[in-house]
Amino acid sequence: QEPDAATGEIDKEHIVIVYLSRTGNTEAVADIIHQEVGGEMVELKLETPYPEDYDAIVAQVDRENERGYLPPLETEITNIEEYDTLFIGFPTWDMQLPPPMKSFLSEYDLSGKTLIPFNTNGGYGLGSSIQQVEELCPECNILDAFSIKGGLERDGIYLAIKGERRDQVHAEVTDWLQSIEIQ
Ligand SMILES: Cc1cc2nc3c(=O)[nH]c(=O)nc-3n(C[C@H](O)[C@H](O)[C@H](O)COP(=O)(O)O)c2cc1C
Repeated sequence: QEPDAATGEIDKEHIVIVYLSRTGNTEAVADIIHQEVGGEMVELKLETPYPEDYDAIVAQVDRENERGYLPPLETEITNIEEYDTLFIGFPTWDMQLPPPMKSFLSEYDLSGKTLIPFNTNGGYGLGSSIQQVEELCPECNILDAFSIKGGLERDGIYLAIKGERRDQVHAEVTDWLQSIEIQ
């Protein structure tokens, strides 16, 4: 969507924040964005949830990525045409975009819309996730991503974006929103 000519702002009524989160870190960032910009919040859920066991989910995601398998989503957005700005939030999994976010971007025609990626990871960054977003939506206007360290389930660190750390992340989100001219 073009910024409003008069105010230079993106129309906040047409924002949706679509996110995937297993241990709550990406959800915490989604909540912060929502506090700042409003819009609808939509959590991506699978028809068949991933296993709770960490080693089991790692093995499954690895297999899905190798085969290009797109797990069916339980989440449905019936009014996607009403949104022109989509924040898309995901953890880094297998140094990639998680399969459910690949499913989401494949399922909907988002051509011409503005996509704003945000991410949490275990300390190894975004990997190839942004390139994959670009490949899955070549006709999207993709803004600079926000990426920050969240938990590291492998080492037993689940929700890390809480308390003081959450305040710190909130300040970083605010700076980022200003840098991409959302606020
Ligand atoms: C299946 C799986 C694979 C992961 N792979 C990576 C990875 O490749 N690199 C990384 O930095 N963190 C990896 N992580 C850690 C998560 O990105 C990190 O804990 C993130 O903050 C989790 O977000 P969430 O709390 O919203 O689920 C992985 C976590 C899971 C469950």
